[in-house]
Amino acid sequence: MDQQLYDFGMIGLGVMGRNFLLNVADDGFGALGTDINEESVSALNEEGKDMRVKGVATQQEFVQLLSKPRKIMLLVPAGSIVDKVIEGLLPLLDKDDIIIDGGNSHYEDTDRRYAYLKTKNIRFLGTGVSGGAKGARLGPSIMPGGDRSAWEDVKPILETVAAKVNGEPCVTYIGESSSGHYVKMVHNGIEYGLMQLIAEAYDILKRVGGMSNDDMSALFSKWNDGRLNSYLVEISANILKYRIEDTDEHLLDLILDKAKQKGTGKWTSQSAMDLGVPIPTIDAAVTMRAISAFKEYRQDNSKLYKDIHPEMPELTGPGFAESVEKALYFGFVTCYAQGMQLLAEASKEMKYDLDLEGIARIWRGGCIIRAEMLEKIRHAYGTREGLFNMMATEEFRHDLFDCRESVVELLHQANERGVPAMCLSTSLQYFEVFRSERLPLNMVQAQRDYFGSHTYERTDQTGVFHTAWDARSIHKAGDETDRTGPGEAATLKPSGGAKGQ
Ligand SMILES: NC(=O)C1=CN([C@@H]2O[C@H](COP(=O)(O)OP(=O)(O)OC[C@H]3O[C@@H](n4cnc5c(N)ncnc54)[C@H](OP(=O)(O)O)[C@@H]3O)[C@@H](O)[C@H]2O)C=CC1
Ligand SMILES: O=C(CO)[C@H](O)[C@H](O)COP(=O)(O)O
Repeated sequence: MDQQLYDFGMIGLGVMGRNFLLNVADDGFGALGTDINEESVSALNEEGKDMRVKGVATQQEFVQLLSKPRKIMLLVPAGSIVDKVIEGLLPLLDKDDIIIDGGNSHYEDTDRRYAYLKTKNIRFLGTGVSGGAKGARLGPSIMPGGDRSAWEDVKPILETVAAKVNGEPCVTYIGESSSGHYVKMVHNGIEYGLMQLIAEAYDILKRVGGMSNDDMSALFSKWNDGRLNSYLVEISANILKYRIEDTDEHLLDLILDKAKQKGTGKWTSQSAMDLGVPIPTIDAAVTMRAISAFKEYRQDNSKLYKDIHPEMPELTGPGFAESVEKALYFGFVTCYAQGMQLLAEASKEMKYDLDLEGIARIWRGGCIIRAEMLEKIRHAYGTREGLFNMMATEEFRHDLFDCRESVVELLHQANERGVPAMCLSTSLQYFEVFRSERLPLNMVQAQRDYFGSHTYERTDQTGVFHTAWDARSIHKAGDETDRTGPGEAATLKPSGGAKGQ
């Protein structure tokens, strides 16, 4: 093999890169890797000694050993390292070679790199890869965006290595420029939401229901056989029953409750805010990671307020567990609904022209948010052009209706006992506000007009209005006269002085 050229190259042989490359080699492609870390190169050579895989120490050797057009994936830490690796490669590459950034790069960086590499005649694919170490090794979900001709060239390899669901590969061309990384970012935003919802279900089962880890594990496994079937529920069942070797102690109980984050969830919230798309369950999950960091403050406050809640009986029995299942399902649906709506809006704003049905399809396998309900999501988007939000579709309407009562009751019980459930509460509120014909935002509009002449619209008349709200209360000392007169006299079509809404 050393005399032959290799089909696919990987820079970055850490958790993801090494496993992805071994996966490529498993499928019979010649796979070549390099890394700044010599140990990672040696580890690849050791692990892949019986396969068509090789690790080399320098980028020069790496580039020389790849067949043209070269197909080079980067799985290095996101940020400036990606730029550094690209700059190092550029003098060694030929026209039309392909760079695939498979890391969690920010989509704006990807836009910049895509445009820059075009000027260098290098084809670029900003590509989301999901599935963790195991997914990378056995079949991830892959979200490539950018140069379409590059996609056509790498398609045979990516389709082969990707996860399969009913024979369909979990990879598709996502669209132009940064679309692949945008979709991966939203995938991770949904991931944050689902993880936090599961964490809250666990906390409710434990602290409201008094359940043991082993019983919860069995319950999660049971749920995983039903409509909650998903990778995250499955691994949570395994986590709950995991014991420290040679002891009866659950590792989970010893893990510090401060969650770290690398940024993709926060970026999802930031982008959603910019686009004006509400994704409060995802926002709440990001917020919960931030709150979790304030451990000492939480500890102090827990002592200060320890007497707020009276001792309450534990809730037990099949009805309780069933309620938690319903609540979790409700939360999952609202979380996916938010992510999908964000993608729909981003598709219009950023001109990505996303195929939402296709995205739901490639998320059904390989990735961290894979779940049975993605089949229904796929159907919802596949059968309705321009779907605004999937919550009102036949696929989900009856389930949400059926689960809502359980969420309300469960949150009531959790609140009574001081067990916080930020994401679940937010999911309920998201559902409630979107089924409210009337919201109290008339008051907000009135306040804005009151203090800033921002104007408002009315339900009984067309046009834009401004009112001199407090003109009647402007009195000189001793003067009791109402200065603007009654009623309509105070309401005016805005003139030049009123600001836009
Ligand atoms: N881990 C996961 O579950 C997932 C990660 N991702 C994303 O994939 C990317 C890689 O993640 P992951 O594999 O976990 O990270 P790791 O840190 O495990 O691996 C990155 C590798 O790149 C090497 N590296 C760093 N700088 C260079 C360089 N200049 N040239 C060559 N190699 C370099 C690192 O070496 P050294 O160790 O010496 O620094 C390391 O071996 C990230 O963007 C991450 O966000 C995406 C999906 C899932
Ligand atoms: O992309 C991933 C999974 O899809 C990575 O595991 C990512 O690191 C998860 O994000 P965070 O570290 O912020 O929890």
